[in-house]
Amino acid sequence: MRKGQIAVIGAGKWGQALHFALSSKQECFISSRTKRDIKNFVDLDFALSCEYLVIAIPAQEIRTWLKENFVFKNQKILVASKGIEASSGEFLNNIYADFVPDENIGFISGPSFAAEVIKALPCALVLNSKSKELYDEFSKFFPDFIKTYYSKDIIGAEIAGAYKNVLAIASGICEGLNLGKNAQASLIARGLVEMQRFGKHFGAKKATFLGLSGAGDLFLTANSTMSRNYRVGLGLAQGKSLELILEELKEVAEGVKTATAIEKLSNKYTIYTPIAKEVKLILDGKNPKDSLKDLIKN
Ligand SMILES: NC(=O)C1=CN([C@@H]2O[C@H](COP(=O)(O)OP(=O)(O)OC[C@H]3O[C@@H](n4cnc5c(N)ncnc54)[C@H](OP(=O)(O)O)[C@@H]3O)[C@@H](O)[C@H]2O)C=CC1
Ligand SMILES: O=C(CO)COP(=O)(O)O
Repeated sequence: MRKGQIAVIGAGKWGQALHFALSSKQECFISSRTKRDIKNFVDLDFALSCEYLVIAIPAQEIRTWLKENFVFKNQKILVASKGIEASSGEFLNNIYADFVPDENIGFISGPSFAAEVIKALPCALVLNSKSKELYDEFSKFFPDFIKTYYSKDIIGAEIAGAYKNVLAIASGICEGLNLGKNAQASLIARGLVEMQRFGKHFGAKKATFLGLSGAGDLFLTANSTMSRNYRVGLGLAQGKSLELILEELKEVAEGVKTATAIEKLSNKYTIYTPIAKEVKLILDGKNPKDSLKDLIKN
């Protein structure tokens, strides 16, 4: 074990931004599936032997990645992904629970476009963990331009971070159809209520949805073309196929798969999730204008 050392795993947009941020106060390593010419890039074995790990790979890949690569050696982990596994409807904290004990894991949430973090622009993040000690240890690594908050509401943060991606797709559709700012604000506000209702079913706290992890990240993502999920919505409204949109995007848009997970879970537990359901139908080919009519009618 490399005591006191920290590594980011996954050198996509968010992994690289976190690596930049976490290199501000100490040496930080980074590893990824594809080798890159980045300072302190190390192989996976080296990264996995660090005491502190920040894992930034897409939600849908995590179960397989853990099974194939991860051996628990008392590492402390921060999960940076935002999504729900589509194949099972399983939350990431449950998937990780098979590999890492509660006191060794935390989840990052809050409004944080990688493109701004990598320019050292200020932001505030929540580190969600059952363990305050884990929060204290990780928060020391964060640079002065990032303010960190502590929360124990892991499920709330996880649902908020995943759900807002689906709502960002809806908001992009709204913009793409030129429905106006009234419609967009209504959609975002009802979306916030919807994700809170969904979260409540799984024991999430209302306050989480009103703070950085919920409203904060939703307002950011559902209002900006910097969001990949928002751009997926724009593309759908322009009549592009999902395949073409994702091909052009070249990065992950977690809302696409998370829409399937939310549909699965809301059907299973009879939770009223009208916006997420319409997003899922549009992703499957429904005309967005028909979705609008159905949302207003029902
Ligand atoms: N970008 C952002 O602003 C933010 C993103 N997030 C979340 O962080 C997560 C990652 O996003 P982001 O970095 O932007 O996405 P990117 O699409 O930029 O990068 C994803 C990276 O994940 C790695 N990866 C993909 N599949 C696998 C796999 N099967 N095994 C191992 N590694 C894999 C790839 O590494 P390689 O290239 O080496 O193959 C890839 O670079 C997502 O859940 C996203 O929602 C959260 C907050 C902000
Ligand atoms: O989660 C994010 C910012 O907080 C990034 O959103 P996108 O994945 O839609 O770009």
